[in-house]
Amino acid sequence: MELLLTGAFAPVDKYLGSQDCDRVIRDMRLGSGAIFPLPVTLEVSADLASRLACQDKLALRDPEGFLLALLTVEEVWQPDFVKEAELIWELGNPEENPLAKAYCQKQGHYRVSGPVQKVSVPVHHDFSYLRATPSAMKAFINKNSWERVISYHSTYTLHRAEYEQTRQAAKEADAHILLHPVAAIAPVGDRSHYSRIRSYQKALNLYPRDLATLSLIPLEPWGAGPREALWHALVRKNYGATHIMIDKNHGEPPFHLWEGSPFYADWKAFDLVSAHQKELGITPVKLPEMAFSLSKGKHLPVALMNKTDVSPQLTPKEVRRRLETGRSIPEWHSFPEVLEELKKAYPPRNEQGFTVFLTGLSGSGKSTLAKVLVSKFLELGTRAVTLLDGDLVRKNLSSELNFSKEHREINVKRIGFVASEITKNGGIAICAPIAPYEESRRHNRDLIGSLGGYIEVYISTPLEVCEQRDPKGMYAKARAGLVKGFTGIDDPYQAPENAELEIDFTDLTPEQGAERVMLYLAQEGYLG
Ligand SMILES: Nc1ncnc2c1ncn2[C@@H]1O[C@H](COP(=O)(O)OS(=O)(=O)O)[C@@H](OP(=O)(O)O)[C@H]1O
Ligand SMILES: Nc1ncnc2c1ncn2[C@@H]1O[C@H](COP(=O)(O)OP(=O)(O)O)[C@@H](O)[C@H]1O
Repeated sequence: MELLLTGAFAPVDKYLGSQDCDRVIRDMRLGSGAIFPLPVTLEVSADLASRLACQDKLALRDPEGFLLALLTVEEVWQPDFVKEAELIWELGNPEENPLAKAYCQKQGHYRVSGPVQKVSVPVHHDFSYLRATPSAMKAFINKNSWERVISYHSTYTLHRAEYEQTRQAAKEADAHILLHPVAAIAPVGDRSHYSRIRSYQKALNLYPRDLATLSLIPLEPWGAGPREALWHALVRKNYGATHIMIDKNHGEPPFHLWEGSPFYADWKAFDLVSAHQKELGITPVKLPEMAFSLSKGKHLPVALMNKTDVSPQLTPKEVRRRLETGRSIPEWHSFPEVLEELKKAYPPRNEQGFTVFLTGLSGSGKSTLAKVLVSKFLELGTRAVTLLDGDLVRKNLSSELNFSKEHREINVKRIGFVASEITKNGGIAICAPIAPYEESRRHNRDLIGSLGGYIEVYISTPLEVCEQRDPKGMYAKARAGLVKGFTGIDDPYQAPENAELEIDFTDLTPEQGAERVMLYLAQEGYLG
């Protein structure tokens, strides 16, 4: 909607109706015949669709309820998303492509078309000063008397190879550069988004003075290859660019969604844009494939290099892995200024937060071990430490919950949520619930593991030992039938199968157990 309201999708100025949509999807043209490769649509639920009539006004709001625009309903219809996906992505089975798959999952939804009356353009709180609208960008270009402007579309970070590529392409076009990376709606608190944009700001300073400018574009990826490249070109023309850099596999799904081989032939995207460049009013320029030449000590077009001389490229995932594990990144790959920013989002393990998640039967020794660990971590003094003990949580966070499976799962996921926030912010969370079910433990692992370290420790002290210790007499009560559904007695405990550590406290002191945890953390690099 933002792109629609600001004119980035011109000549489209409304949510498209069924006839326009069909033609866009089949021929990459609007009903008027103007070139336009991807549909601009608004999807609604079947329930809302059933309540809409022609000429109704539909309020379009942001998630907080702030009114952004009013849509005058012209048409409501149910499209066949799967059929559309086959045509858009040109794949026998669109489910292969993660973005096409997501599109197919809209099956059952309806579409509403019609003109949109702007009330207020959506506000971005992140880098708002870097988000020029098409008219603002055109005014900037005009003011600076830039005659030719080549835009650079990217969903990644700008490292040395990309820097060299953009310089080369700009030289070929004899143009100034508009670095126009994609910055759509980032999840709240997503540090990697902020780091990536700051790294672009740093990279901008590395270009010769007044050669380049930086602006962000809230364009979601489609992974639709050549068709998407055409769309990128058309949109960039609306921002005032005269040229656009097209890479060998332009429009492929981003790395974090797809790591398989490309869906479309090399340079097919360039050929399609090139075939329509007159009509589009923007010229494509091939982004030359460049790599670092080990013998020459600089980046060169791959086409001019001997294969053995080409240094291997690092994928975004590999860069992240190296940063997080404190491994070096070759100087030829990136700029220190750029890496410095990325490190803030992907700090090495000794600077990351982590969660030690203890799980085991009641009386297995979790709380005792947790307390020893708290002391050890505080003694190190490197991070803030939070203890989320079973008892404490039950009293302060989950007092309304009982011990049914459903409530235990809620309890354990709540602990996981709090631990994830602590981990995200660089602290240490020590959790010590029974956590008897694999499902909620896996949930916590996925949630926390994406934000920092997650170390699950299975306290496997056998039931007989726990029952013998029985400090609160709970096992005795459970055996006597006074407490129902007690874990290990008449309620299940699913032993973890992929815990990082297993500790049986039958013949081990709490200090020895803690030392095992500390050894593991040290070996994995969390303690520096
Ligand atoms: N039915 C039943 N089953 C298991 N445990 C019970 C039950 N009723 C009460 N208690 C006492 O509650 C403590 C365990 O709570 P948790 O929050 O860790 O359990 S869970 O993870 O939600 O399953 C645990 O206390 P600690 O042993 O001190 O941890 C139990 O003694
Ligand atoms: N390593 C150990 N050796 C002997 N007894 C222990 C050990 N760890 C804990 N205990 C005792 O076992 C009982 C249960 O320990 P606790 O840490 O409260 O278990 P949990 O938190 O898993 O319910 C307590 O009485 C505690 O003193």
